[in-house]
Amino acid sequence: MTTISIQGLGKRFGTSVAVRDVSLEVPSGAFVVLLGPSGCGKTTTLRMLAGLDEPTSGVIRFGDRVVADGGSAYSLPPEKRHLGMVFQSYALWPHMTVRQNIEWPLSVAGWSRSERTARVDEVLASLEITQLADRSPAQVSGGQQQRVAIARTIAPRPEVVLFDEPLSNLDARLRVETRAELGRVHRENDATSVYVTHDQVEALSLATHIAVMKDGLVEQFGAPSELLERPATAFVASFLGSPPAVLLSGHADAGSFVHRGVPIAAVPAGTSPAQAMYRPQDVRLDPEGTFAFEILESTPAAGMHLVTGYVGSGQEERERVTVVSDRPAVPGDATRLRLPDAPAALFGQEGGRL
Ligand SMILES: Nc1ncnc2c1ncn2[C@@H]1O[C@H](COP(=O)(O)OP(=O)(O)OP(=O)(O)O)[C@@H](O)[C@H]1O
Repeated sequence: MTTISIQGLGKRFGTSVAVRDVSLEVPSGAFVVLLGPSGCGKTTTLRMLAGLDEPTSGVIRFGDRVVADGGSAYSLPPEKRHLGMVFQSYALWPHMTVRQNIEWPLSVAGWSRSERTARVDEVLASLEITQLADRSPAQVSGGQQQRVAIARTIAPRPEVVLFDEPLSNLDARLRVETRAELGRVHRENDATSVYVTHDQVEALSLATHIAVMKDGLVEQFGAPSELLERPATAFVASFLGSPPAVLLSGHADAGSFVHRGVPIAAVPAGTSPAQAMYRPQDVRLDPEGTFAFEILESTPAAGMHLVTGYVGSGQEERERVTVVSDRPAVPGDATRLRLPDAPAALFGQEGGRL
């Protein structure tokens, strides 16, 4: 176990900036998920942690050991970082059995035969693949191959484990199963873990901490519940949660925040909000409500209905939002939205919470 400290990390490829300025302090034993849309710099950040890419600026430390420093163009090679990686593709050795695949990194690290056997038995049992030990990778399923890859990664007890979308090649059922396994394996092994995904369900179910990234920057870093309850930016509010928060745009006028000509919130002194946030369960479908709402889709979920539609009507610029309703709605129908008295948050012109 070790802490990971990332300070002012940046990476340019020629003139294009993949990672702009990332700083994170990861506690020992944490499971950090880097979450964000395609192209936001997640994989590049992970590759710099792994030592597969060299930063152009900033410093990475594992514990008090500097493993990369963009300023002096220093980058410790991956094999000297005491880390393990799990990729999308399993990359098992086809000519070795499952047991031999898992044992291989232990042999390379100079473990004795008896230590190797004991540890391989332990991780086989931990990942519930003991019965596959003598098969070749070609004789086990995709989900099982990924378990073997995870077993092989954790066998040498790395201080840091890095995951790059490890579940994305699995079908829906296996994803859920393997996700649960990963959570359990992390709790048993306690390696400080960094996991890249754009799937918020994976992030919310596995993470002790989530870093939401956008355009090479971290928008917010914290516990999943903190991000859900108190998003720091409009982007985090729009990206996390199922459904995500309802965001309505508007402007300040005479002390009120005005949406479609209607004052809907008091504006804090000296601020200039651009968006108001409401929790999807606090916004009601109500024919007597304030704003026109055209229903696009109604999906049952856990005894409730997620109703998506456009706020606004006719020639107005419309905003798409999803609310939680206790009744289903009919796509194509027009109704109205009733907002609670006050929004859960207001965000400024740059997207920051006010
Ligand atoms: N080797 C490279 N050469 C040039 N540009 C690159 C290289 N690797 C990444 N980039 C660019 O850097 C940006 C960040 O890429 P990165 O792969 O880190 O994003 P990501 O968040 O992991 O995206 P995805 O979820 O699609 O994998 C993208 O615009 C990408 O095109």
